[in-house]
Amino acid sequence: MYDVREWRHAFKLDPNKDISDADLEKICESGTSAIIIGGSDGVTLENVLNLMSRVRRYTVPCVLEVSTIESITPGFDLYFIPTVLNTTDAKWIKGIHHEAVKEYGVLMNWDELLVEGYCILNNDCKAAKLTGANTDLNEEDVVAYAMMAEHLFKMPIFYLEYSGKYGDIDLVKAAKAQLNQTKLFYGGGISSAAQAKEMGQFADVIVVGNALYENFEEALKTVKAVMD
Ligand SMILES: CC(C)=CCC/C(C)=C/CC/C(C)=C/CC/C(C)=C/CC/C(C)=C/CC/C(C)=C/CC/C(C)=C/COP(=O)(O)OP(=O)(O)O
Ligand SMILES: O=P(O)(O)OC[C@@H](O)CO
Ligand SMILES: [Mg+2]
Repeated sequence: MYDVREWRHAFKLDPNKDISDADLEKICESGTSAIIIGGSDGVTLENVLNLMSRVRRYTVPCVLEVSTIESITPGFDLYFIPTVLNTTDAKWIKGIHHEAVKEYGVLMNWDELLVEGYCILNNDCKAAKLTGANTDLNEEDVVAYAMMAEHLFKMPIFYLEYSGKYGDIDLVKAAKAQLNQTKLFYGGGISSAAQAKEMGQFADVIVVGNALYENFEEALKTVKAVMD
């Protein structure tokens, strides 16, 4: 299933963390819509290639969420390109993107790239610190970013990112109410089926990352919780 508009769930695997072959098999055969490979630090070409080749033993769609130019490699089904809406540092909005397109532009199949408009809401997560995101946002702010993603920039994905922390369901609901074409991804702190179900009421796609490394069996249960 390579159409993100039909997804409900994704596991995000961090190339900078270890996962056993046995656990990887369970993840890839879990019924999740896709595996996203990405992280905010320690991502190298070597650890991305290693994880990609292991996930490639299975038929599940495999996506690279690009966080460094050095780790870009052919071989993925899709490439997600984050751009941070709630930072004023142009580097993370379009700066590194310019460098990457200078390097790869002529080789690129643009149909494989999907832009993710990130709205980062957990002030303590690595991505917030790295990008200088302003996480002090109220509902009106978040709704405006959702509208910008859909109407101004026509982004395929609006990503509410609470990485490492379970978020505010009211903000997720409010963002979803603004979106029609743009798909709402929610990620952050989901570690049980009940939380997956709650966020999955409003998010089109829930993303589960850290729980795989912290409470594997509970993390696996998040798939069935959102698949009808
Ligand atoms: C033929 C060929 C090689 C084709 C490839 C074509 C291609 C993909 C070209 C690239 C085009 C392009 C425009 C690339 C952009 C490059 C880039 C590096 C942009 C910057 C991205 C960005 C804003 C990064 C900031 C950090 C961020 C928002 C990362 C997103 C992922 C994330 C938040 C992960 C969570 O991290 P984690 O480590 O899990 O954190 P916790 O500790 O909180 O858990
Ligand atoms: O790791 P967690 O907290 O599950 O968050 C998932 C994802 O949104 C991280 O980019
Ligand atoms: Mg993580």
